[in-house]
Amino acid sequence: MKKALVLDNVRFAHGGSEMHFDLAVEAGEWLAVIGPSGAGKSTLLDLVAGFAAPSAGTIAIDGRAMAGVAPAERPLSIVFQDNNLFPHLDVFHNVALGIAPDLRVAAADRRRVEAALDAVGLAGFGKRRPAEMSGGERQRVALARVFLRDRPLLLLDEPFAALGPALRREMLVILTELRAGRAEPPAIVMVTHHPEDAVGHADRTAFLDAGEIAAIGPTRRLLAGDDDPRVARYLGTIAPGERP
Ligand SMILES: Nc1ncnc2c1ncn2[C@@H]1O[C@H](COP(=O)(O)OP(=O)(O)OP(=O)(O)O)[C@@H](O)[C@H]1O
Repeated sequence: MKKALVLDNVRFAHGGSEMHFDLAVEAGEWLAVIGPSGAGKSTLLDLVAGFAAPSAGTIAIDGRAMAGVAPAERPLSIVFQDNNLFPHLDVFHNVALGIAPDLRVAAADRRRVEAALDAVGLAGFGKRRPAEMSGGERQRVALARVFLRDRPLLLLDEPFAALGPALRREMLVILTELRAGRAEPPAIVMVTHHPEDAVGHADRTAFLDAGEIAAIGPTRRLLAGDDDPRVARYLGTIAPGERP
């Protein structure tokens, strides 16, 4: 089976920080990425999305090498913490952009957009502008759009960070339901500052530290912190300076 994402010996330097990533994500797998501020989580996503180019190594998505492939041409979708929507377009057209970039929406596509809005609990919201919606509702619109696009890889960069715990859980459930409705669910790489978001959702979790993947494994095992004292320190189960 094709891997959704492979980073092979990828290197990148940001000012004084050297990054080095080796990673393989299976088709349909959900990977959470955690780690301290400045560890390189967003840089990892930038490299995969094509916003930054590695100085060495290769990145492949869905079996295709990505060197020289522009961000818009990569077979992936991204949801950020905010600014996912075009403020001048209504909700219907923000979602329709996922399948009709020129906003010419054929009747069959119209039904698909409406079904996607329904799937995220926003039936009837099509005529609203993003400014007339809550933060959680706006992120649901962003999810509806990426699921219409049907790409093999979905990058989530702290998409629910601005939401409270109950809303974050609700969004994770919506994401899980959207995946379950697809014959071939996309692989997900989800950067989060909330390790608890990974539990029950992410198959594996990667812990980034100082520009590399310091530990990776099944989510519950990784978050138990027993395998690596750096994970336990990050989670606060070992105090700084205390011996593991
Ligand atoms: N545009 C840039 N130019 C120079 N250095 C940068 C740039 N962006 C990030 N860095 C540096 O690269 C390192 C990794 O940053 P990155 O944003 O990837 O970390 P992060 O793990 O996503 O952090 P956070 O959790 O705070 O978002 C940091 O040391 C940061 O200062």
